[in-house]
Amino acid sequence: MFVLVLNAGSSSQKSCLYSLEESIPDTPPKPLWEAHLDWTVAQSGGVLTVKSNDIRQRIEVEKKESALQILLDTLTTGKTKVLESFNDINAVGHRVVHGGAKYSQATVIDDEVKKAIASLIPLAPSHNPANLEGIETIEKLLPEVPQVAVFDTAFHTTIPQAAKVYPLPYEYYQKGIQRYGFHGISHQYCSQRTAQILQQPLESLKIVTCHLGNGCSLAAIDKGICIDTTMGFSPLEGLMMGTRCGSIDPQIPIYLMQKYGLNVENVNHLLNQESGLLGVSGVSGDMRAICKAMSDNNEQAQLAFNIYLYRLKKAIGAMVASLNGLDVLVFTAGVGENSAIVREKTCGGLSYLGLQLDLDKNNANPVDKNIAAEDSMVKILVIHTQEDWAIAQMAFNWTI
Ligand SMILES: Nc1ncnc2c1ncn2[C@@H]1O[C@H](COP(=O)(O)OP(=O)(O)O)[C@@H](O)[C@H]1O
Ligand SMILES: CC(=O)OP(=O)(O)O
Ligand SMILES: [Mg+2]
Repeated sequence: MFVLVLNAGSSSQKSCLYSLEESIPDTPPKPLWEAHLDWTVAQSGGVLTVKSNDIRQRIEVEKKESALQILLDTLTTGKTKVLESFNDINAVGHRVVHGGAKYSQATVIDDEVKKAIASLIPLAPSHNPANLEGIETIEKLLPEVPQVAVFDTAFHTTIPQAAKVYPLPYEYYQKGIQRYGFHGISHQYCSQRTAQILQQPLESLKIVTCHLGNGCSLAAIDKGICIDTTMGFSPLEGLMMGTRCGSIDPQIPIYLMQKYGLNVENVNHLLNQESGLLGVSGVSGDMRAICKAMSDNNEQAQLAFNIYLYRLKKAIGAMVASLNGLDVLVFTAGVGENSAIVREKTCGGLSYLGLQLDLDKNNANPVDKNIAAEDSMVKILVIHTQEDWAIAQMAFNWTI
């Protein structure tokens, strides 16, 4: 059976096709086909990279409107073809970033679910519209095939009230203003994979997962249950990110409007797209470019890096306080998986926790490995997050 996964973000569309037998394998299988559409790498338009049949194809895409169809066509045509027809697909899973308070589990998509995703667009304006577009495109193409929404918020619905409710007048909590948390598919996958790699029961572990990609968040996971996370009502709270500021004094946006005449749209753009690593460095929101600029003695890039790490270290401390202890620290996503220097600096500032990195292991491009020193009291893992595989499993479960 074939399961298609669409993982739409603000500036990219990742997609995979898995071929599955009767039961789900213990470790993630290699997808049959993978496509990645990126709108940030080209001067104009987007770049689609497709991998299948041991080949890699690059296609320039001009218009966003036709992009998803071009991406899907590579499944059934050309050198990357792996299916005779779209009708061979048995189920489709979608990453949906914001599911609100209602969805604590993956669910089959119907009109009510689509309405809920649309109604949450103001809470995740860079993500939910793209998720909805993916769902509607597939609906036209494969009206009979079950589509499953897997929510980034679902894993966090166990967070206790003291961590969930903001200190605003209570009526706003009743109206839905609360901590939702995001990247839940990745945090959950990484916690389960941790138990697998260490061959220890998940129920015996206190874990902090650091999802450091374009968006960044931490989760505090006790016995497999999420008890706290750094993102909140929207994916803007918490850590400093590529272009998002993370937590700042809430008076600042008010002051920006009063003093500089910015309107709501301007402030929204400033905090979500012009801040973070990009805003401080003036160079880029991409950690690779920041590190390159630092090696060229760019002081603003160095400052951006220092703020990123300082805030990351403090936030890990807060998650450890929530957990009242720590057994495993996990690094994942683009920065967490690939940047040895970010891992080294983070761990260096946490030695009081009994956490000690093995520098050689850290520098050896670890994937799904423990990189802590032998005598470290806390394990340190690098895990390749496989959100797509987690989504595929949940979509598969709806077909049996
Ligand atoms: N070798 C690397 N060193 C440092 N950062 C990296 C490296 N490779 C990728 N990244 C970072 O990972 C980020 C993307 O992470 P990813 O998890 O793919 O993001 P998302 O899914 O949020 O789009 C990039 O912006 C880049 O900063
Ligand atoms: C929720 C979120 O921030 O997602 P991403 O990191 O993919 O932008
Ligand atoms: Mg991501």
